[in-house]
Amino acid sequence: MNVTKDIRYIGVNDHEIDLFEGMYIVPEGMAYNSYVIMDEKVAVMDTADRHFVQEWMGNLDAALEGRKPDYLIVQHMEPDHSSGIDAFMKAYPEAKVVATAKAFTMMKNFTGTDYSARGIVAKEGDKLELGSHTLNFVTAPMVHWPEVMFTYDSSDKVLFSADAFGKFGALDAEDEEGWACEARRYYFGIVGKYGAQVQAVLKKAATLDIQIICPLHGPVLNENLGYYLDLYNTWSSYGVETEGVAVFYTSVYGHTKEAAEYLAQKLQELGCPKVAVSDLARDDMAEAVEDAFRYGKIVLATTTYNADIFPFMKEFIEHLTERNFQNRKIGFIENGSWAPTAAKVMKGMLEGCKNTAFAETEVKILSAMTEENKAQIEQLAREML
Ligand SMILES: Cc1cc2nc3c(=O)[nH]c(=O)nc-3n(C[C@H](O)[C@H](O)[C@H](O)COP(=O)(O)O)c2cc1C
Repeated sequence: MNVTKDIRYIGVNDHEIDLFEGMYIVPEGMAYNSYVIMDEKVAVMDTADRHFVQEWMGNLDAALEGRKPDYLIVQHMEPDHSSGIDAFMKAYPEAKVVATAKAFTMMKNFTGTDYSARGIVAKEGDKLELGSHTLNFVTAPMVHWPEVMFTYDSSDKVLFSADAFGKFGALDAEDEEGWACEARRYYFGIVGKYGAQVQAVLKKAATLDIQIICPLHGPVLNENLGYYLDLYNTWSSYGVETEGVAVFYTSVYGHTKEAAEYLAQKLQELGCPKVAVSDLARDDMAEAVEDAFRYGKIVLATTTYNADIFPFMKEFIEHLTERNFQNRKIGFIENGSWAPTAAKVMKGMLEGCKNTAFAETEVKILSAMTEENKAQIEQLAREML
């Protein structure tokens, strides 16, 4: 696939992977993107995952049409992108590797080889001339690893954005939900903790004339870029993307579930624009985390469990606070059959979240929902609108 006249796609699709980054289910697989820029000098952008190095080298060889690459630009050292470095450096002994200083240290740690003798250390603002293409290096520390850099080709106005603007899903997979769904789950799962660092690199990107974004996962973005940039700005500033309420519950015997569903029904009856409900024990945790950051208001409904809270709710709240959850309104429904304490525990876990309000109405269920609880839930629904 040609990205532009001189930039060719040489990445690979992975349909064998079960858990991406060891924790995310990826029913549509993953793409490990790589690109080659054919100019007087030839530059290759990143490599691929270790299971696909041979395929990737084959794609590279075909794209080179007999030419030899001069540079391997390593923007990100995570093994799903850097496992082809050794093979590349062996196959092309004349080539040099370009990366940040931190990347060279990681390269030696991962490969056991010190490539600095064949290396060019890239710093913020450095340029690399290929002929008609000028590559400008933009550091992007902690998006989402410390060594990361973006590369801006000012000739074709292409931003190679490392893991930013990536998404789950192989490039040959159908994507009925559209880009945002699996890009949001990917962003809040993998990049979400580093909103401030994403904001910093978005500010730098705002000074560039970008016509195409080439990420390391997911499709090349070559139209309506404002849509993607706006979403990244909302996500990285912990803004509200969708008006509505997301309800998250855990329930062993169904009583807390019944209360959560009653709340959802009341919210809908009151005209709430969107209501999302997640069973934290059965639904994909990364989807639930995505929804918590997507909506401006959330309600947490859980059982007291051995004088603490149900494990899936505890894990969920830890996922939120670890990713700097903030700027939200939160309601609580607790259940307990002898000494309910869930609301207190949940509030204690969330009290450090910036600019976050707790709903006045708190629902306490003693095993099963009563008429009084229903009235409290209706009150909570009105408060959450
Ligand atoms: C294994 C287990 C431990 C529980 N621990 C407590 C507890 O420490 N304190 C309490 O008040 N209720 C406790 N409960 C009761 C639940 O909080 C809740 O009232 C009950 O499971 C009914 O809600 P559900 O139908 O949504 O599961 C426990 C329930 C289970 C199954």
